[in-house]
Amino acid sequence: MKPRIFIDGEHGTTGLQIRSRMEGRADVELVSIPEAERRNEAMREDLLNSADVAILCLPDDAARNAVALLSGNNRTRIIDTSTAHRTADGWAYGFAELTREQPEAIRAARLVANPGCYPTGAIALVRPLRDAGLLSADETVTVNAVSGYTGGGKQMIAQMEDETREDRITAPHFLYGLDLDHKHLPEMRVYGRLPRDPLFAPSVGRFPQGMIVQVPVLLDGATTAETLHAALADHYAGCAVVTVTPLAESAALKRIDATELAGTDRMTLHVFRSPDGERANLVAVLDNLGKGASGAAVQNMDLMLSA
Ligand SMILES: NC(=O)C1=CN([C@@H]2O[C@H](COP(=O)(O)OP(=O)(O)OC[C@H]3O[C@@H](n4cnc5c(N)ncnc54)[C@H](OP(=O)(O)O)[C@@H]3O)[C@@H](O)[C@H]2O)C=CC1
Ligand SMILES: CC(=O)N[C@@H](CCC(=O)OP(=O)(O)O)C(=O)O
Repeated sequence: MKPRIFIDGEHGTTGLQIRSRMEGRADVELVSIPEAERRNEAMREDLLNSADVAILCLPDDAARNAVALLSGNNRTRIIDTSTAHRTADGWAYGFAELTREQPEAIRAARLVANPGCYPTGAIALVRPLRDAGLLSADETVTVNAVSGYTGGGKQMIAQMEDETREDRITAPHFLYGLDLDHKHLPEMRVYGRLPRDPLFAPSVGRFPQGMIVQVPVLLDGATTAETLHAALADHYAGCAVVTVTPLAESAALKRIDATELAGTDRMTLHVFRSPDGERANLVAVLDNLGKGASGAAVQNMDLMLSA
């Protein structure tokens, strides 16, 4: 029998992108709720409980509620794309490239929390360096980022695209999270193995999909751009999803386009250095809806079904 998959929130931004990745797949049975019934709790409860894998594409509170609707059912496996369970006990973090052991942890898990889009870039850059002892625990980590506006879901898409709305956003690029207390801090700290929350400055650009995450670092004598690059290249060697750009290739770039991986499920990493070798900038480029959300959810589902 084919595994039965239900996407709760399938008519939202992340859900629709997961659906489109699953269409045409003969190895899974995708069960669906009519759009008009998307908030019908009784129907959702039935579908959730009859699924082999439920993929939650809901706001945090609704995701917690969906998990409650599955209480007493320890058969349905869950992938939650929301922030609700990312650092919760009993949930595997769905970033398969985190460590060599993480794919097996996801494969064996019943409960998988899909990472946030910004943490995907930040953790991809920072964690291998922490594990290699190249980023000191004393170092304050700064994360600067820009996301496509679909990262804000249906609400932000409407604000950016519908000029008739009272709450429309007209800016070509804006900063937010100005209180330095973004919901992604806990997962960056925990899975980045950071001693404290990073200084995180997110922003949104007037493009639907794409993302750049930057972590600028000061170098000392022992740590150079070459050693940072070598650690990243070693960690991601042979990886199909994450590519580490050769140092010389990055050095030859004049600019990076935040949309260059839009529509893909891949992520590219760069290490840039200052001419005096005292500073480096670690950069991740991805699609907020690809490796940053829906692509990662499908990658996790495939791992879970490969058990
Ligand atoms: N967009 C992105 O790039 C990323 C999103 N995520 C996370 O994915 C999750 C979904 O986000 P996104 O797809 O962007 O959001 P959207 O707002 O685009 O979609 C959410 C969907 O959930 C439905 N919904 C809301 N509340 C309920 C409820 N109580 N019961 C049933 N359905 C409900 C909405 O229906 P209705 O239309 O009626 O409101 C909508 O269809 C969020 O937790 C988000 O943080 C994670 C990584 C990246
Ligand atoms: C542009 C924008 O608004 N982005 C969202 C994060 C998107 C994402 O990763 O959401 P989850 O962490 O909920 O999964 C935000 O900053 O809240």
